[in-house]
Amino acid sequence: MACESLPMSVSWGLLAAFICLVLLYGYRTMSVLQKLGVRGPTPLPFVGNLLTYRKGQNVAFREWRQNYGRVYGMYEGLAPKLVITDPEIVKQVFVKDFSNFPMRMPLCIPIGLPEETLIFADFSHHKRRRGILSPAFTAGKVKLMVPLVNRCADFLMENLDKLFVEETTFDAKQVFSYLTLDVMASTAFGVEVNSQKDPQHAFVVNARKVDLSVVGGMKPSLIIAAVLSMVVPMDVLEKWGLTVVPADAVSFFHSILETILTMRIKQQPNERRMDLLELMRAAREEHCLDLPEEFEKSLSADEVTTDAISFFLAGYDTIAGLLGTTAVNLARYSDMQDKLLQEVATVTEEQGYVQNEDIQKMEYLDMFLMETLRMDSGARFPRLCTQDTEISPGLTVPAGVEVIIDSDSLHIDPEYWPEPETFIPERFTKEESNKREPFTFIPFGQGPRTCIGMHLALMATKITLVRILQKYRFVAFNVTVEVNELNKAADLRLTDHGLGFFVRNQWVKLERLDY
Ligand code: HEM
Repeated sequence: MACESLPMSVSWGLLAAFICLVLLYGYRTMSVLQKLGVRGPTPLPFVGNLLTYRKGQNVAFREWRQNYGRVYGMYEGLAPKLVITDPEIVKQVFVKDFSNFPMRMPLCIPIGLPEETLIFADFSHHKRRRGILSPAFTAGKVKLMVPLVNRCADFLMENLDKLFVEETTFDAKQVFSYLTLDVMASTAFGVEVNSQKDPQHAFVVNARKVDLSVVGGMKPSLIIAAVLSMVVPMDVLEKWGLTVVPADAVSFFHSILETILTMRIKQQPNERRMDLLELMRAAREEHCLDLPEEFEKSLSADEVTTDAISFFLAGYDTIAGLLGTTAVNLARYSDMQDKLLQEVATVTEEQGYVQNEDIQKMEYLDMFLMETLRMDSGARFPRLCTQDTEISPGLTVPAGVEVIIDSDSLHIDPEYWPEPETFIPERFTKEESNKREPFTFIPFGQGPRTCIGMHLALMATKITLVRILQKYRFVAFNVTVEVNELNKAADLRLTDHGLGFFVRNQWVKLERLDY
């Protein structure tokens, strides 16, 4: 009898030992922040503070900021995170100690692109890649793409006119997504598409396979991948096809870019279309970069392709989100919209093509967009600490811990932004901006990993808005009003589009201007 019960007691013993080890591991991991002496919300075992996200991430982070100050700790599952909303420390992480915080945290699901791609690259790959690519994204170079963006805006206006005449209900985020898909296809891939008119175009079909929602809410297959990633290695998930960018879409983009790049080499310089692809191609050939000797100074065709895909990934939903939120704000603040309409009418006398010089003259447009980015971009930028670093007197971040720069809380800190909840574009006059403490407004990040596409994004957003505001105005629309009660106006539905930035459930409609 005793002999029979022995294996059973051994099994129980082993189970108890295993549970103790797991608990010990959990306890040790979850004491990291305590040891640092930072305050923060009490974590639940193993889940950490993840459940608080159910309120919405912005709500959770804003509450924590209020309760625990500008530097505090929280846990995502077992992973300790140090949250920073202090501009001086932001500067240190982004710039001064960049080499100790050089990269974002790797995603827990495979992306489907090589690790050295700009967005995901580690310190050394990033330095080389960014050094080669940055010259293609300056304000001067981006200006060369104004005709391409105007062409995409032509398609948008045709679509809006049609929707307006038909008085159908449509989704504003989707309408702007069509536009940004066209802009990114045109600039990053050198392909002209009108995705709303031609949704079956091979480029559109493949672009839609890319799971951009990874930025906000994920599609079910990737949620499954995220759960499986706790036990299944990344390369196995990749083999199973559980990637953000599916393999067939990557090979499609590779093949079109190969064709286009081969064609461009045969063309005379003056015959070549001026787009990001061309600028990246030129960067491959120029070899005139200020990079250390040990770096290969040109991008291979493969690298150009994967970076083009990552630009698409980074640029597509963000521009559409900014346009959608701006449309809502224009509808909401009607008197400010009047002011902007006046500026548009004064600078561009006729409807149609908008020059780069036109948008440069529009100060109010810029101020309105900046205030929209301040109040609604709501992003957090993760950085992995790779070397123990003292970020403020007495506070050393250990290597391996993730630091989160919470720009949303920083953008509503009353010490830097009086009446933070009020929409006031005048905060961004030149005088006010010059007075502002550095690193308090960071919608595109800062330092070596700041958004490379900022100039392109702002140029495309401004041209699109001006093109729309030459002809229409946005009007707030009460959802309870029956759609068929609207005679003259088409209604634009801005849904909760699942994007981490700019999530709102709002409705706006378009009204045709009389003049
Ligand atoms: C309104 C539109 C956009 C917003 C608000 C935005 C915002 C951002 C932010 C906040 C970052 C992260 C900065 C950091 O981690 O410190 C970023 C990075 C990046 N963005 Fe954008 N972005 C926009 C449009 C674009 C466009 C159009 C492109 C491509 C052409 C682009 C390409 C990138 C890339 C490649 C990175 C990673 C840069 C690096 O690691 O060196 N973005 N963006």
